Amino acid sequence: SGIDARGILFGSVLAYRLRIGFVVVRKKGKLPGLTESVAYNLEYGKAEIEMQADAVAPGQKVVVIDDLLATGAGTLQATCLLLKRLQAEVLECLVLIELKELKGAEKLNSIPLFSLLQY
Ligand SMILES: O=P(O)(O)OC[C@H]1O[C@H](OP(=O)(O)OP(=O)(O)O)[C@H](O)[C@@H]1O
Ligand SMILES: Nc1ncnc2[nH]cnc12
Repeated sequence: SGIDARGILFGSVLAYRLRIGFVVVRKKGKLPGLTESVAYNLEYGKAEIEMQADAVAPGQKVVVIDDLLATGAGTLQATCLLLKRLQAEVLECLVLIELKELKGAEKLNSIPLFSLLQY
């Protein structure tokens, strides 16, 4: 699953290469039908992300991808909570860039994080 907005860009390419399914995690108010959402704090305010309730099947294994991990408290943690509510199994989080100083990886509650670049 890829996170709005830039996580969708990288996640869709990766899923296509791996020939696996892909679902989107979007900012609130952009998805039709029955949805589940989680509110979270950003560095610069509040936001809410949302998924369609039937996007993942119970027990389905999911890898979460985004462009950048900053606070982690944040976007990635809210996404993992959302996927858990939908009863998916979050295997790992991937980001292109990890801002080490903000210690975002520690907030993922033992979900492994892989980052291409640490800065
Ligand atoms: O680790 P965090 O503190 O949660 O911050 C990281 C998030 O912030 C940025 O997205 P933003 O919400 O600015 O939106 P965008 O992707 O639509 O630009 C970035 O793309 C991550 O998703
Ligand atoms: N600290 C940061 N630097 C760059 N992009 C960001 N997006 C969210 N937090 C950020």
